[in-house]
Amino acid sequence: MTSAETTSTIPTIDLSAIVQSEDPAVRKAKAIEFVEAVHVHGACGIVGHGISVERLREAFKWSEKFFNLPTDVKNKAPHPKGMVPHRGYSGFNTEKCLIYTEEELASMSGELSKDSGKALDFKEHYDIGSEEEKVHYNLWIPDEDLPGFRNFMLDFFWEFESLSKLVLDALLEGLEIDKAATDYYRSIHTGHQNGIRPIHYPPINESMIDRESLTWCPTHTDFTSFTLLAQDLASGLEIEDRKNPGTFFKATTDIEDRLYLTIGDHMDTWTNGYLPGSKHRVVIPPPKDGSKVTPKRFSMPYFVTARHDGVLEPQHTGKAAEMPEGKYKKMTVAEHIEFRMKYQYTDIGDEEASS
Ligand SMILES: O=C(O)CCC(=O)C(=O)O
Ligand SMILES: [Fe+2]
Repeated sequence: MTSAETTSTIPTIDLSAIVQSEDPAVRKAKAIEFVEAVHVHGACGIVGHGISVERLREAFKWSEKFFNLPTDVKNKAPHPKGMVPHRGYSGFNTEKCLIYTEEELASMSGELSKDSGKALDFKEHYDIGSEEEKVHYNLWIPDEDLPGFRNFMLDFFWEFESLSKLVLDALLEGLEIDKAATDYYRSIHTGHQNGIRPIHYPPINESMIDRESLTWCPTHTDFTSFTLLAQDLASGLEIEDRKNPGTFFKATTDIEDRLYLTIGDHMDTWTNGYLPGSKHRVVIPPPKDGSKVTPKRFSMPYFVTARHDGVLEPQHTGKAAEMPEGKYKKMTVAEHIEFRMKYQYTDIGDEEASS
């Protein structure tokens, strides 16, 4: 394992007690430790999660095979235009991960310059979800173009779904919010609204990079309950230090199977800010070893999202009671996603959001 960075100040939680232990007291103690860690920065590393290094490597091999296909093959499953859910292939220069409106951008901490709102992310990605979700229907390239890809990715999606359920249960247990509300929040996470997104950030000739405007992904929060992120050994992901806004921890790759959990807007709202939305970004690392080009990178976020009719009502029991009242508005998941999508994608026509 190689990595330019050696340490991370974001805590890493070992979830093996949650994955393996039958002892409720052991599980509860770990759930509380987990919630307290995530409370600080809205994010943490996780190990002991049950997804093996071999499996992660296999997933990145499939991802690389997919992105190595000719563009016209990848474009056989294009991400639909308009405000539809994320599915299919998005080529270079289609998405900008910006946050909300210009006004909100201006108030953001971080590296965003006035112009970076106009920059598009230099990456390509492919969004996949549950085959049973009728609104978020999957868009596949023909199987003969990459035999085995579809089956692998679907199995991998459900493997991550099982992990996401364990993570959600642990967070809910540690939050100690009242039972009716907890049961409701759990019930709106069916798994079918989740999505996995293999991403490829290509190498770029350093001389072509205008570091003011070209990004791999500027500072943003995810519009999810939370995201579990797998990455290859190339660095770039950075997570905001909430104690020093505007400064970032490197999400290091020195532990190959460490995933990063980042809290998204929905859980931020529902916990009344106790589990705060994580601001994160992906910076383009400098070329290594005298090379003129930056290293390529692959990552794979697994986005955990609730049903679109789910109501995000800020809670005031358990840990959420420790937070001040009045910061968050009650809204449905669909309302929030619609709001975010308006600013996320280029080429949005007049189509209505379909969720
Ligand atoms: O590629 C990464 O490491 C992060 C990507 C990300 O934050 C996102 O897609 O929301
Ligand atoms: Fe993100």
